[in-house]
Amino acid sequence: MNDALLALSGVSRAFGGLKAVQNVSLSVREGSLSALIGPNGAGKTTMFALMSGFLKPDSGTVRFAGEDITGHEPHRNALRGMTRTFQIVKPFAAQTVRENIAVGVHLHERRRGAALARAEAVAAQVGLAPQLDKPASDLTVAGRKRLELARALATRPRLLLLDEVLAGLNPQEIAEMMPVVRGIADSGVTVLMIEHVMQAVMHLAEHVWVLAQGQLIAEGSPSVVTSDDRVVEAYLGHGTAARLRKAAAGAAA
Ligand SMILES: Nc1ncnc2c1ncn2[C@@H]1O[C@H](COP(=O)(O)OP(=O)(O)OP(=O)(O)O)[C@@H](O)[C@H]1O
Repeated sequence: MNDALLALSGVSRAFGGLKAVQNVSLSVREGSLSALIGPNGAGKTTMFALMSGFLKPDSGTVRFAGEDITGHEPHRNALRGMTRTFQIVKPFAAQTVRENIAVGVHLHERRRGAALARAEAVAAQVGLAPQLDKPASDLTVAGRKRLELARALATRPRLLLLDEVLAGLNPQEIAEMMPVVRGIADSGVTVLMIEHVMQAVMHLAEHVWVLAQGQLIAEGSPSVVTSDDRVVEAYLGHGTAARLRKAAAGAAA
């Protein structure tokens, strides 16, 4: 892909004997909204950690905005414009929503007053404006997910890595959150999301990478990858694609 904001080349990482990520290369186009999917344990979160600097690759390179950032610390990458969210959301429970978001703003803004003011704009972007002065501990699961998004957005990312921001939400909350993610991308932030909610992947992502057992097994538009036999088999087991085709042919006969 041209105009790559993030580019991985031959990236691998093992934990002892477990090859969590094997020789992965991919390019995330600036301005895109894309997804990384795969069965549980495929290596998706490890990939995010390798991209953002929480883990160092055993081999391969990571480039961001044209610079080789392999092995750079997460804080340094955040300053350059790459921020990730975490699956397990851990806000400062006793602090208000406004103060929690201001923590993210402080990456680039030292003045407390200015940070708190900027937090308000970010809260509005994710639909948290009415909750600004509540303690974070008062938020529902969906509210905490929005707060995690807001704290990441507050760092003014060029690239936002979203790790399952829809996990744990009910169908209505998912439907309400999807336009928030779309809105972030429309505001010019490049977004790469790890997501198990296929409805969201199908509706939001223009490009999808599929990881299974640490290896990239498919990539393309959502409709292309979900009709790929290797992807069906990674999720549902070896031989499934053929069985499904046979069943469909039987049903049509
Ligand atoms: N710090 C670690 N030490 C040892 N093994 C790890 C570590 N982190 C991840 N793993 C292992 O690496 C593999 C990939 O894990 P990872 O969390 O990246 O998968 P995932 O695709 O994000 O899974 P899920 O969808 O369930 O979150 C798994 O087998 C996991 O147990």
